[in-house]
Amino acid sequence: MNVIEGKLRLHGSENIAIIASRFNHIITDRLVEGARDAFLRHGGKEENLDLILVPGAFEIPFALQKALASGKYDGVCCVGAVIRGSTPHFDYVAAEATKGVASTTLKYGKPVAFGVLTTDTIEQAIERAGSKAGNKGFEAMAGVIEMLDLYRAMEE
Ligand SMILES: Nc1c(NC[C@H](O)[C@H](O)[C@H](O)CO)[nH]c(=O)[nH]c1=O
Ligand SMILES: CC(=O)[C@@H](O)COP(=O)(O)O
Repeated sequence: MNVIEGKLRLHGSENIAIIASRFNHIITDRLVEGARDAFLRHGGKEENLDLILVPGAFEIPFALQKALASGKYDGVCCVGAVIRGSTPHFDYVAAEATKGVASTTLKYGKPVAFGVLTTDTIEQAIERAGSKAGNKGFEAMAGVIEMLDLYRAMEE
């Protein structure tokens, strides 16, 4: 059996964007730092990494659409933090961010990661932004890197 899979490695010339929402920026700043760290640790170059900021997670798919349509990026890492409040707003924001990122990704066929936290509490978000449950921004960027390598392997 031939197993085709990507490895966690960059060639160094890849252009990657992080799209981050500013809402709950105390959390999303940490996710951006994690994503940047993953990019640099795996061989990416600082000058090839762009940070695109949007107001909230709802706007992430719109910026993603623009970024991919520009043809400038080999992959995109989306990060955000949607934290449940006391109304149903959470469900709408989280659902639109998820659906929008998934459908836009399918349209362009480039590696995109969904590092958007959807948590019930701020504590759960803190745990996933560089404390006891790791850093989901780092993990999301690792996903972009692996998928980039997988696509290369599938094209060989
Ligand atoms: N409550 C959260 C939001 N809400 C804002 C929306 O994302 C959006 O910016 C607004 O409705 C204007 O279109 N965004 C988050 O990222 N996280 C939240 O917890
Ligand atoms: C996820 C949200 O949109 C949330 O912050 C909104 O809070 P609320 O439902 O209390 O207005």
